[in-house]
Order: sequence, then structure tokens, then C-alpha cells
Amino acid sequence: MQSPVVTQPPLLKVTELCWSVGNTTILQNIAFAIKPGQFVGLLGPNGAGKSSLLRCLYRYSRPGSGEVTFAGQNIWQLSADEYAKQVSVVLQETPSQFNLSLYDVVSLGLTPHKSLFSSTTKADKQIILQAIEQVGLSHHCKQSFDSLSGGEKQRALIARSIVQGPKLLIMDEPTSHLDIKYQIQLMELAKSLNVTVLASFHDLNLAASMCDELLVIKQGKLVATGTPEQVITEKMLSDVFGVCAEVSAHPQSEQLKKVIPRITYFYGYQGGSANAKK
Ligand SMILES: Nc1ncnc2c1ncn2[C@@H]1O[C@H](COP(=O)(O)OP(=O)(O)OP(=O)(O)O)[C@@H](O)[C@H]1O
Repeated sequence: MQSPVVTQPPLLKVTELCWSVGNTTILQNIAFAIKPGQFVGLLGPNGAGKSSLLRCLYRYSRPGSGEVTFAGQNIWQLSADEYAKQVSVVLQETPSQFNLSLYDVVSLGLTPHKSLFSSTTKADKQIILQAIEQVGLSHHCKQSFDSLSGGEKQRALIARSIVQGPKLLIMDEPTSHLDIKYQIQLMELAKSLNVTVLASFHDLNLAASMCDELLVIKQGKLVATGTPEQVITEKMLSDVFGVCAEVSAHPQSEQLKKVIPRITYFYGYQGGSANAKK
């Protein structure tokens, strides 16, 4: 007997989301769903609306219309603490942490789980130190957060997310200030956490190699969704990003048993026509 196909309910579902500032529409009818365990990349040119969309998902901005549900519940019906226990956010710009040490910043991940006057237990300390070790920053524990390098700061924020123990990790261009080694390391670290991840990227090759699914937005509209192989095409790169490029298979595709698109950009072509190089 054939077993029935069980479709996994989405962890995050966005339905017909619109968001405007005054009379200007920034996001238009955005709809997608993310299943538990997926690593999803959000792509789009400058000003396309990536940060605006992510802000609607981590409850910083309230959509003008449409709905965002997390595990079936409208996110605006959950308390801020309830949502923070389940969804963690890492942003590209880190506001000053007013001389808090790295340890203190990572310990803030416990805040949604604690009542106002409860103190940090031995078990909590263990969790914090373990997370700091996991991101390779044990020897910086007492250093002030503000004095860490950009890459160390981003890793510290991932440690804070580990402590928070979210089901969903939202990252808005977390690698934008990092050198290539740290970019790869940070994304591999996020992947190793086994939580659902939604991250915006500017490096399309990095997104293609890390993500299970990609979402592409252009001028506030979702214009492509699917696996990297489905989404990263010469036509999409030309239509959405205005660049001329060739897409081939990454040499590790065979070894990793999945097609990882690899983009080679061509220079000196205005308008990004996919045929310009031919
Ligand atoms: N609070 C706001 N007030 C006015 N305009 C805004 C506001 N927030 C976003 N915008 C506009 O919305 C558009 C999308 O911005 P957003 O920051 O979401 O884009 P993005 O895709 O993240 O861009 P980038 O890749 O450059 O970071 C931009 O034109 C921006 O100027």
C-alpha cells in the first residue's frame, strides 16, 4: 500500500503582504511559505525591499495588508516575548552595546526566557559559554563587544541566537562587512544550527551554494522562487540585476549530489543582456 504524502505545514507563511510608507508602496502582494528546517535566501538589487520585508517578518513593521503567520498563528497575536523565544534576528549593522562584554551580549539571548528578576543559573552560564565556544570566541569572552572586529561581532550575535534557541533565524545581510572566509564560515555556522533560516544576501554565488530555496524580489514584488538551480538563471540575472553573466554548475555539484549554480559575470555590457556575451 502506498503511504500517503504528508505535506509539512509551513513554519512561516506570508500571504498577500503589502507595506507602504505614506503614498509609496514598498512591498506588493508578497506571498511565500517556509517549511521547518529550510535554509532560505532572499535576493534582490539595492532598494528592492529585502530589509523592509524582513522587518515585517520580525515584527518591526506592521504590514498595511496581508498576513504573516508563524506555526499557524498571526505573528501580531503573539506577545513580543513569545515571538522572541521563537524568532531570532541578526542584522548587518550592530548598534553599540554600551561597553557590555561579549559574554553579556550573548547572555541577552536568554532574556525572552527569563522573568524580570530571575538571576542567571549555573545551567544558563553553561549554555552561554557553550554557545561562545561554538562560534570560536571563547578567548574573547571578557572583551567589550564594541571592540570586537566586524566578523567577531557577527559571530557573537549568532552565539546570542544560539542561546535564544529560536525555531527561525532571520538574518539581514549578516555577511556584508565580512571577508570571504568569514562570509562562508558564518553561513556554514548558521546552517549547522539546524534551525530554519531566512537570510538576505548580496553575494549570489554564496546564496546559491548555501540555500535550499531562494526568493527574489524586484521593486517590492516577488519575481522568482525555487531551488537555486531553478532561480539562478542568466535571464533572471539580466532581468532582475541588470548584469550579463554565464551560469554553469559549480565543480562541487557532483560531490554534494545537488546542482549548485555558479555565476561568472561578464564586464563591459550595459543593460545586462544575457546574449551580449555571445
Ligand atoms: N521608513 C522608510 N521610509 C521611506 N522609505 C523607505 C523606508 N524604508 C524603506 N524605504 C524605501 O523602500 C525601498 C526598499 O528599501 P529596503 O531597505 O527594504 O531595500 P533593500 O532591498 O534592503 O536594499 P539594500 O540592498 O540596498 O539594502 C527603498 O527605496 C527605501 O528607500
